[in-house]
Amino acid sequence: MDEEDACFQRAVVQLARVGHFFFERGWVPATSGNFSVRLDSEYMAITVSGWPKGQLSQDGILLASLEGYPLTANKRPSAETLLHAALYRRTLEINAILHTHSVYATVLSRLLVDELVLSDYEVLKAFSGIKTHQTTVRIPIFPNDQNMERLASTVDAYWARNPGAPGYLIAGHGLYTWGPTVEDACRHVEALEFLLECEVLRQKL
Ligand SMILES: CSCCC(=O)C(=O)COP(=O)(O)O
Ligand SMILES: [Zn+2]
Repeated sequence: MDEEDACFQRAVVQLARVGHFFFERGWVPATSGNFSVRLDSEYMAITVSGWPKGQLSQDGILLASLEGYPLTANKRPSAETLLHAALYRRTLEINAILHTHSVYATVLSRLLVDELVLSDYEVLKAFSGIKTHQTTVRIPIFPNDQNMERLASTVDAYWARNPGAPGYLIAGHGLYTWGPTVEDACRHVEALEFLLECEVLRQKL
């Protein structure tokens, strides 16, 4: 097995684990969500469109270019591939991107306008560089859009102005977050899902 194959196989194992874990948590119901890993300066491994993430295996993952083009025959990449590609092209600090569709992300993204402001939560320390709860993290909320080119360029323009944002919400749709490794991205999903749940409960009380 050459180095490229080994990298792809490692991504398959990592993303399959993430899929099973997220499905058990209810964060990727039905066939929702999509995941990717940067493999090198040109390629990413990304989930096949419409694949149930709780049953993710090698068949549910394909190779695509960082421009968003599929490179594996007979497999259709996630409909949201351009959202992944734009982030990888924007910064080399991102090597894994995870997208979830939890109840709390969906509900909160419809209740709030423009952004979710998170302050004074101890769990914010799950994000790199944050050492105290006395901090504010802003999660932008973009309107949902079926035109992925347009949505990707909206997200990219925001990122250019706010490079520190650890994730974003799409209204009525879900959460995108990322990290330098799959483990970091997974920790960010767990922290953000926890914080979204806290915010929904706080707004309800
Ligand atoms: C049934 S969820 C609707 C599509 C979506 O938002 C999603 O995350 C999954 O799309 P994909 O093409 O990546 O399967
Ligand atoms: Zn989605």
